[in-house]
Amino acid sequence: MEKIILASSSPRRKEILNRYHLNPIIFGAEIEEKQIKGELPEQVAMSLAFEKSYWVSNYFSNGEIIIGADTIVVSEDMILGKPKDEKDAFRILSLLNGKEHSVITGICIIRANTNIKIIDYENTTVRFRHLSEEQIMRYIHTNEPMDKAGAYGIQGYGQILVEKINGCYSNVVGLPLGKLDYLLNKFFNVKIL
Ligand SMILES: Cc1cn([C@H]2C[C@H](O)[C@@H](COP(=O)(O)OP(=O)(O)OP(=O)(O)O)O2)c(=O)[nH]c1=O
Repeated sequence: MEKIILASSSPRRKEILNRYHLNPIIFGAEIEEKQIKGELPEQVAMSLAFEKSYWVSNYFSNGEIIIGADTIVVSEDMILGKPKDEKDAFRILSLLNGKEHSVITGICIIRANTNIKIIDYENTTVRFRHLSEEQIMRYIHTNEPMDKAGAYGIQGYGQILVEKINGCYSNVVGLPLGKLDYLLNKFFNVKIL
């Protein structure tokens, strides 16, 4: 059986993969999440996913399969990452309020010690309800926004903020399972299910 390494410290990504039989080894990448000016949001997500996988691939040398991912939220051409503090969470959630935004997750799969790598992304559209300032503040006080792109978690209390979603749900939570299964199957002969 192939050895799978999940290049991520995200408990969500681990949880998503752990439902299946892959039994990944968890190995968080220590990279600085920088953006290059002029890069499209899809490129930002894919570059960061590549950096995470590549960083971790240096610790393996036996053909292991390394999976890295990066999730960003894009509203009106603005890339919204994780909030710096509660004030920033309020700013981000106010920008998303009553509107549609994109959640883009870049994924990168590398086979250690080879030149084989695949980089791709998935895009899901999410529409927020019209929320009052008080509702936004009450949500922030759940503490859920702080470690999440776009300052919300659709899988948690944050589901109450969402009016509509179009596309892959697991992509919003940080790992587009359908796309990952397709890529693992096609290029690495690995099946998630
Ligand atoms: C929009 C949204 C994001 N998120 C999370 C997924 C990602 O974990 C996080 C975005 O940050 P990332 O930088 O993609 O990932 P991470 O820092 O959590 O983990 P690592 O870099 O080690 O892989 O936001 C949710 O959990 N739910 C949501 O609804």
